[in-house]
Amino acid sequence: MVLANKLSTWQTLQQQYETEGKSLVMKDLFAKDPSRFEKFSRSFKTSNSTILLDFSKNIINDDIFKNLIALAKEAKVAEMRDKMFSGEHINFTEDRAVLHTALRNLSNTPIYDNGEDVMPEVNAVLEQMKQTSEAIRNGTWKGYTGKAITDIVNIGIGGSDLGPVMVTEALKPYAKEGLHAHFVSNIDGTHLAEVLKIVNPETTLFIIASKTFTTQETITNAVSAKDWFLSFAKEQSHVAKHFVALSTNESAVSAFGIDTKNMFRFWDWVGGRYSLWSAIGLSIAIYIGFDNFHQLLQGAHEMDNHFKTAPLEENLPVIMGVLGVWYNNFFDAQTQAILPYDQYMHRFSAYFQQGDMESNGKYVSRSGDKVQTSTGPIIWGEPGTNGQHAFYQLIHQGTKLIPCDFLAPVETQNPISGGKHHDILLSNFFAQTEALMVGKDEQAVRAELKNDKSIKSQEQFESIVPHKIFQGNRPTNSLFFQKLTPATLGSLVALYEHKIFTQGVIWDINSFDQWGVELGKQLAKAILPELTGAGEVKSHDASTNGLINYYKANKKN
Ligand SMILES: O=P(O)(O)OC[C@H]1O[C@@](O)(CO)[C@@H](O)[C@@H]1O
Repeated sequence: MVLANKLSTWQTLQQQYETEGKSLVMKDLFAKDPSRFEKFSRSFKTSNSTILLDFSKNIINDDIFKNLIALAKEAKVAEMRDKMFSGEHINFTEDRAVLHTALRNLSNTPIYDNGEDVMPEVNAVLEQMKQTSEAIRNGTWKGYTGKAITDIVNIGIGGSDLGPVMVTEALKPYAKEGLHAHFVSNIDGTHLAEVLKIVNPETTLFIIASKTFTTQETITNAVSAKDWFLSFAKEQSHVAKHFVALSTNESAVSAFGIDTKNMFRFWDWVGGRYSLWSAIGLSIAIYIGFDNFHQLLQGAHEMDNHFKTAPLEENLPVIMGVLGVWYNNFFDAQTQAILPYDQYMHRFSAYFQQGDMESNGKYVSRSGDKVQTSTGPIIWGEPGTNGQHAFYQLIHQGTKLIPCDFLAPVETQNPISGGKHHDILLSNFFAQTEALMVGKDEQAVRAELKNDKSIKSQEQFESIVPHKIFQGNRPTNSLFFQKLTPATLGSLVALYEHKIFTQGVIWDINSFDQWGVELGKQLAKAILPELTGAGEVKSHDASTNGLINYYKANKKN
């Protein structure tokens, strides 16, 4: 355990940034080295597809790239990786292993936690998920009036929601006709109310997804959903046909009133934000079918094997991880944009807001000391081309450096109008990274403006020129995959998981606990009873008291 800035390679990189890194101009590097694309691209070949990572549009040269890889080596990324895969309790503040990779360990090699091979239980739950998803999809699972299930409602939040939402949206082309998936996460009654307006209690399965089965939003939503259901079904015995639970907490599930035979277990070594591969993925398996869910696992498993075995300089998660560190820590970039040029991936960035920021949004190192470097970036993004009409102005001409990941499929799932739409989409995918790298200099702007008839005077001409210059030299990665299939999505998600892991090791932080989410919950629990209690609240600071009392004075219901 060494603080990142104490690593000798870190100090080498700091010097390299000062002496050359911050002055590198990518378009000049391309001009000097015609093989730059080949040199700084890697292909990840799976059993049925390829993912191309083009990282040539980054502010690096051979020497900087070599030192970035050396940084991962000195930080012992490989050693910590091997500890993770082998079940060591690297999540030391919770004394837990980190074994989401075991959930997709299709090779079935034994993986031990506390001396016990976890694979038999993992496989048993997968079999239970297979049986249940097939029974729902083929209509043999009947509701209390004997009808098949037409709607599933996943009630969960954070990692018990974001993964199922992202994957069911991304893999919508693989969904079964006539089977609808809904997701309720927010405690805001609107979220549940809007779903209950459109589902039929006779044909709806509620999936209560909660690792702890204590999360206030989820349990409150689940109780309200059960009350709603029983207002139609009347008998408690019907609950078993319409409610299942995904959790590690058997006693809480049973206390809620769900039969434990309708419980799909997972374990404390599955982090919430890494749990879509577990029982939490039941809504995915029902929606796209278990075979496609298995393909998702397969894709992730192949990326795991790549991460485990590829030399660091060939290792896609390591490459993306160290590039992110280069900008986050040496260029002082505060955010990382994830821009999928695929509408089906519209929740991909949101998913990794939790995945990345809940993992690496830490300021205390593994040794307990405060870190002396910046850690996790702010993750954000929207699909292309929509983002181009929303925030690309800042990315192109703002004062902040925004490293961007661009992702796109070679093949669309919807080749409408003879593929014209996809060509236009991809022309933008290619153009944006080119524009961000090359920019547009004053000479080009002047040449262009010469032909602009709307300019009436030389003064007007001169006043516009500076505003139309693009500095360029803004770094991007391009991830180009054949088609957004379950396996490819699985590989992409695992790629980002391991990128996050790589960065957490370099920053010497524990990426797998999340103590930072607890204080807000604690204070909310203390405030809740004050909202209905009589009289003015005086137990907080003036602002919090003021807001609470304003609410109490003005609330209508
Ligand atoms: O699955 P559960 O236990 O209901 O937790 C939901 C989410 O709440 C957290 O904020 C932890 O409290 C996330 O880490 C987690 O994914």
